[in-house]
Amino acid sequence: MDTLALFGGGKLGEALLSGLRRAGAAAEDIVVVERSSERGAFLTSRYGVRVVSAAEAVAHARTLIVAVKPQDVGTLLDALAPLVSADQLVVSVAAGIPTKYYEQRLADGVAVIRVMPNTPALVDEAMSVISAGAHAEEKHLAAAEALLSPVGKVRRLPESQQDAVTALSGSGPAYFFFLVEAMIDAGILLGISREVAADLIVQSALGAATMLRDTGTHPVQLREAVTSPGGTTIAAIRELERHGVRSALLDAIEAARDRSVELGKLY
Ligand SMILES: NC(=O)C1=CN([C@@H]2O[C@H](COP(=O)(O)OP(=O)(O)OC[C@H]3O[C@@H](n4cnc5c(N)ncnc54)[C@H](O)[C@@H]3O)[C@@H](O)[C@H]2O)C=CC1
Ligand SMILES: O=C(O)[C@@H]1CCC=N1
Repeated sequence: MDTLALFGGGKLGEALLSGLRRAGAAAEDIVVVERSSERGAFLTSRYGVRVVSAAEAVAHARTLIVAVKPQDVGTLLDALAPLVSADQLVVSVAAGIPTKYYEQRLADGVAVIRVMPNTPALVDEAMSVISAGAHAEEKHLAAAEALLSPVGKVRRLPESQQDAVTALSGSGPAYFFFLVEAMIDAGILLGISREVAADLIVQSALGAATMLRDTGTHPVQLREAVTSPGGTTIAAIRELERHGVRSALLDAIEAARDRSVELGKLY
């Protein structure tokens, strides 16, 4: 494997790094550039990877993964711009930042792929969507797919859809965690211990997700199969509708999309 450089070893960077190592990438083939020395030391101790300077990383790696916060991409690019050449591939996971932002700052012809992965990469169940920038060719998309497929599913979509993707699957795990957290609280309200409530809800979430994926059945049909006439589920569904949960989700995901657009314009 060609050497790969990871810029930013935070939550998402670590999720990708852990997946690459599980998939068999050698520690010597990955270098990490991390602003926090404490964080860098942790990544070295857990994954065996070397933490190096940006200059050393660019000198050795063919693929550069940018996993710093959108707010930090500009400063990082100031450092990288004089170092990166057109035979290198830049893979950005930064929410909202368009490929053209990179293209305008890097040497002419550098291929950039924008990716929106998610943290289930930690358990090889990520959803990653990749989009090609102006100079990215089929071989670059294939390289990004090879990089991401060991940690989950990968789809190609036009970059114009990446802000919506960010709101749906990039942030998506957080909505499910929020829902599970609230359902566990409901268990507490009903007098069930936190440990038992968590077990019941997490297994139900896993079962529901597996049914959605493996049966290919529409969620409405799956919900109807749980909803017995005059039974318990419809009593709950009435409350969810009364409290506007569906429309709250529409508003929430639209707000996330808008924030992704905004992040792309701020920096
Ligand atoms: N957390 C998530 O679920 C997802 C995050 N993303 C994107 O991934 C990126 C990282 O997000 P998180 O991991 O959540 O943030 P984070 O704050 O946990 O990690 C960012 C890391 O980058 C380091 N850093 C900052 N500037 C640096 C520089 N110039 N050189 C080297 N390291 C530097 C920080 O020390 C930190 O460890 C963001 O752009 C975010 O939009 C994308 C998909 C999902
Ligand atoms: O909250 C965020 O901005 C990042 C991008 C998608 C998920 N987490």
